[in-house]
Amino acid sequence: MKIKMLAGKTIEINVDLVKERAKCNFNIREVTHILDGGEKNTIQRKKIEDISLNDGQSRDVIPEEYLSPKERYENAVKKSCIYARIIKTELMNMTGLETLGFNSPVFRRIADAYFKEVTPLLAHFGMFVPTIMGQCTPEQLAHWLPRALNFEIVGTYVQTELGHGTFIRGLETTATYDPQTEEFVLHSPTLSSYKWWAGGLGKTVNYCVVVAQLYTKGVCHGVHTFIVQIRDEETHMPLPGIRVGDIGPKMGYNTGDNGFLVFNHHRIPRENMMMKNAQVLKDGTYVKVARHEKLTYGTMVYVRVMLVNEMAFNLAKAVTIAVRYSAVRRQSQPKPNQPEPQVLDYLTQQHKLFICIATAHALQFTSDWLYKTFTSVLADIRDDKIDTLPELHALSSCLKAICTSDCAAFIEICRFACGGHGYMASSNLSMIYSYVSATRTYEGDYTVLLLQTARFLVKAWEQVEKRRPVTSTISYLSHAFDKLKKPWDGSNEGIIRAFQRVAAGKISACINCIRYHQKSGKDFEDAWQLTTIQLVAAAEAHCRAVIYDTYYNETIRLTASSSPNVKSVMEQLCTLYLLYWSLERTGDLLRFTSLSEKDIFDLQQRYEKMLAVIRPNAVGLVDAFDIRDEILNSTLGAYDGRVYERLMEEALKSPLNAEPVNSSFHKHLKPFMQGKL
Ligand SMILES: CCCCC/C=C\C/C=C\C/C=C\C/C=C\C/C=C\CCCCC(=O)SCCNC(=O)CCNC(=O)[C@H](O)C(C)(C)COP(=O)(O)OP(=O)(O)OC[C@H]1O[C@@H](n2cnc3c(N)ncnc32)[C@H](O)[C@@H]1OP(=O)(O)O
Ligand SMILES: Cc1cc2nc3c(=O)[nH]c(=O)nc-3n(C[C@H](O)[C@H](O)[C@H](O)COP(=O)(O)OP(=O)(O)OC[C@H]3O[C@@H](n4cnc5c(N)ncnc54)[C@H](O)[C@@H]3O)c2cc1C
Repeated sequence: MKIKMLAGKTIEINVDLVKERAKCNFNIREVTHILDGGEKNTIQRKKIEDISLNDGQSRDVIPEEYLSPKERYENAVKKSCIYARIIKTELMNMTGLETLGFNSPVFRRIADAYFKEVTPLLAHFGMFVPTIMGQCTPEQLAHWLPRALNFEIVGTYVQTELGHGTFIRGLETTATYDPQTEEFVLHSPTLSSYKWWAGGLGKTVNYCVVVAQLYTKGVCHGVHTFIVQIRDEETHMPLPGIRVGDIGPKMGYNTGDNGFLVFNHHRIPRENMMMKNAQVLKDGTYVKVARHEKLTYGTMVYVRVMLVNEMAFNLAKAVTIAVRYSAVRRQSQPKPNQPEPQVLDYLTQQHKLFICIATAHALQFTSDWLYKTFTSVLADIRDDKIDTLPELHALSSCLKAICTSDCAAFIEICRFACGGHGYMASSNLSMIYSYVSATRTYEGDYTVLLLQTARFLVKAWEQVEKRRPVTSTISYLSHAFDKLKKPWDGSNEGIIRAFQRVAAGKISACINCIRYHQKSGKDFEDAWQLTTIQLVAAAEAHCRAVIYDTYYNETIRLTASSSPNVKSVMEQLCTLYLLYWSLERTGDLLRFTSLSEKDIFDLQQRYEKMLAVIRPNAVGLVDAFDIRDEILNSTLGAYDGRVYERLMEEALKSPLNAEPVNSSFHKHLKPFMQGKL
């Protein structure tokens, strides 16, 4: 152990980690600034982290694993109020800082110091407020937004029902306009129409955005959004006509009180229909305002965009834990009479972990780029231009699907990399995994969203066939008709072009398949269904090509004025990422490009050399994510590397250790062992 001063405190640091940090050849702070989107953001983030975490209010006295479900929820509500107060106060102090807002990555990060699972207010922050911002008229906004931002009301987003989640048009809850009273009557006509899943609905919120089928003058106009009060603002009792409760234990999100909601002819004022995109006049006349009917789905697009950033952060946490632990952990004896090596020195361990670091960078840069695209499309929509929306929908759908799926898979690999101790709850890897694993399903299931992107790609292909211009992310399709396979080029640019050919080749194969089925007499819908396995694969290939291109270009752009070693290490990670996926997808490359067996051999050699090049900087790279111990919440991943001490300290907190003999011994085990039971 070595003693080191950190933030004014003297701490003991594991000697292997001290050596690792001494080996690091680049400026860690510089990389942190790049990942944060600039030094100004890092300074601001650290300031808010200090304010919100230094007083220890985020800490639990008893680890929440030992609390009952009810106590865990109550503890989460208590901490949510402290957390929300910090956001309110800091937001007021932050005017002018355009990069930080209500849903800023900074507030997101500190939330993890407060909640091992989630805050019951997650959907208030992530969905209720964004829906108010996106779906209200200016008058409605003036009424609802200040109340929601001040937490005078707390809300959630209630869309999914027992019977339907994916197929929104199939939702059954009705909102029928009554012109006599100028009210909407909300009703749940069947068991399958019961609302199910909304976060915070079970016990926490008093308002919600409800998605329901709008009926007026006897005509159904499809799903619309309504602001519905469900609990009394004083007593918190459910209002008449409302049945509401918690849906019970889940694989994760257990402090999130996901709920059910049943309406029995519950009335709300006409003004509570969110009327930015469509209106119902007092006499019941339906007026469509928006030019694109899917603008009602705006909150989902927003959350899908945010989830990409969410994935980058969660993977950064998991790999920080796994790399630090792998530097501390020593195991086996590959050579006789030699000391046991750090497990990080095993090539296979590097193969598990360095791709996770690279992926966290790839997702961070892709997420920043996607967010910019999102804000630019929002600006277009404000100017009544809706032609950029389909591309944003296609991009956010496939990126949400692939990033959540990759991130869950890589977090599980981080757990594998930590052996048995990775399975301890105190490693925090199981909590991170159960949180991330749900993201592949919610906000649009993986397969469903990739099929949305595939629809866009098939249409784009038809445009390209007609030699019509297409948007930037699919401009590579224009080269799909070049007949000759170009010689394999293993440079970064060459690999990206090769994967664009893979995507184009897969889309082309889908088109051929759909047309083949149509020629055999199938209608388009059936031909589409028969092609869906290939369509999902084509959308995945397109998405990966977008990520490769974005990661590569953003790395060059963001390191243009960096110090040489920072530039090198960031480029090495990007190259590693491209080599890793080339080797993972050799089948695709053999099918659609001129890659040969010899090229695969070369790729493998280059990949393994790159692992060795990155090895000395591994701990520095995860330190550069700059995730405080309070946020990591891990016995294995803390900055000081006191892994075994922390494991033991945490074990001693088990209530089972409070007494030398548990009463069940005398009550059950002893009589059983003595044959008396
Ligand atoms: C942990 C502490 C946090 C602390 C908080 C601090 C800060 C917060 C920070 C960040 C928060 C933000 C996010 C991060 C995390 C969490 C968020 C919070 C909670 C999330 C919990 C989960 C919530 C939910 O799950 S809500 C429910 C979501 N449900 C879905 O997503 C349903 C999926 N289904 C669909 O989207 C659609 O039904 C569909 C499958 C796309 C099909 O729709 P349909 O109407 O049938 O359309 P059709 O197929 O006919 O297509 C017609 C046409 O429309 C196009 N289309 C479809 N959708 C869209 C769209 N959204 N936009 C534009 N266009 C769209 C479609 O492509 C077709 O086009 P075309 O005809 O082919 O041209
Ligand atoms: C932790 C968590 C939190 C949630 N929070 C909220 C919330 O706050 N508010 C809210 O409204 N909802 C919420 N949800 C619900 C969530 O949005 C839905 O569960 C999700 O959209 C998936 O829909 P589903 O459950 O209907 O799945 P289904 O659509 O029933 O999916 C089942 C299977 O069928 C497949 N499938 C479905 N349709 C097709 C198709 N057209 N083609 C091919 N395959 C298909 C899917 O790929 C999947 O494998 C939450 C869910 C979870 C798990």
